Amino acid sequence: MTVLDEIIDGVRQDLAERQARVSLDELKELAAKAPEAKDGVAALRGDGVRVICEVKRSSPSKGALAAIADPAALAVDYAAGGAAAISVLTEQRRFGGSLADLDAVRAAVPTPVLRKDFIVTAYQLWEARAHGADLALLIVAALEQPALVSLIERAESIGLTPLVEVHDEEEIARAVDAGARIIGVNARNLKTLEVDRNTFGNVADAIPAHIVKVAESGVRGPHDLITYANQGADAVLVGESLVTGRDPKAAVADLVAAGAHPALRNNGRG
Ligand SMILES: O=C(O)c1ccccc1NCC(=O)[C@H](O)[C@H](O)COP(=O)(O)O
Repeated sequence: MTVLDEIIDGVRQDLAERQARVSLDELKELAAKAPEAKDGVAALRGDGVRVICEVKRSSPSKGALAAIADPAALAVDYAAGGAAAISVLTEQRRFGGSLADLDAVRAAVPTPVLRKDFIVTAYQLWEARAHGADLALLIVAALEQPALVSLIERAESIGLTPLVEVHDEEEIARAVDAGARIIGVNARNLKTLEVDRNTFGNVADAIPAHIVKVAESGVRGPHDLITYANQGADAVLVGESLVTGRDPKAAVADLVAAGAHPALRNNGRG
C-alpha cells in the first residue's frame, strides 16, 4: 500500500462520518448561500508568475511543520504579500487541517481559495463550495479516469475551478483528456514522498499551451520560482517554506516580486 493509498483510506473514513452528519441536500443549500466563486484560471494566469500560498500544519513527509493557531491571520499575511490564491489543506489526520480552516480563511480574505484535500467523491466538492472555496484539487493518481472526468465536470458545474494534479506525462495525458484547464505538476511523488525539483521541467512541454501550468512543492524561495518560471510555470504552489519561515508576508512578497520581474514576462509561458 502506498502513502497515497493510506491517506485516502483515512479520508474515506472521515468522509463517512461527515456524510452521516451533513446531508448532500444541506451542503447544496449552504453552497447556494456561499459567496460566488471566483475564476481560478483568471487568478493563476496573467502578467508575472502567480504565487499560491498554503496553510499547512503538518505533512506525512515532515511531520509537524507549524502550529498555525490562527489560519485567518496567516491568510491575511499571505494576501498582504500578494498571494494570487490561498491553498487550505483540509485533510485532518496527516495534515492537521479542517473545513473550519477553510471557513476561517474564506472569511478573512477576498483572495481566491483552493480546497486542498484528497477528493474522491462529488460530496467533497459540494463541501468545498459550501465552505466558500473557489478552486478544488483533484489528484489524477487518486482517481480512475471515469471518476476524474466526472469530478472535473461536477466541479465546473458548481462553479469550482479544478486544479488537476499530476506527476508524470501519462498523468498529464489523462488530465488533458479529462478536460483540465489548470494542471499542477507536483514535484513530490505522492507514492514515495520524494521531492524531485526537475519534475516540472521534465514534463511541462507535454502540457498544451492553453492550460494553466502550476509547479507544486519544493519551492524554497525566489530562486526556485525563477527556475520554474523559466520552465514555463504560470504559478507556483508553496507550503512548507512559508509556514516554517519567520515572516510569511515578506517571504510571499519576495516570491511575488521575483515572479513579476520583466525578464520572466511570458518567458516560455503560454
Ligand atoms: O507534503 C507532503 O508530505 C505530502 C504527502 C503526501 C501527499 C501530499 C503531500 N503534500 C501536499 C502537497 O503537494 C504540498 O502541500 C504542496 O504542493 C506544497 O508543497 P511544499 O511547498 O513542499 O510544502
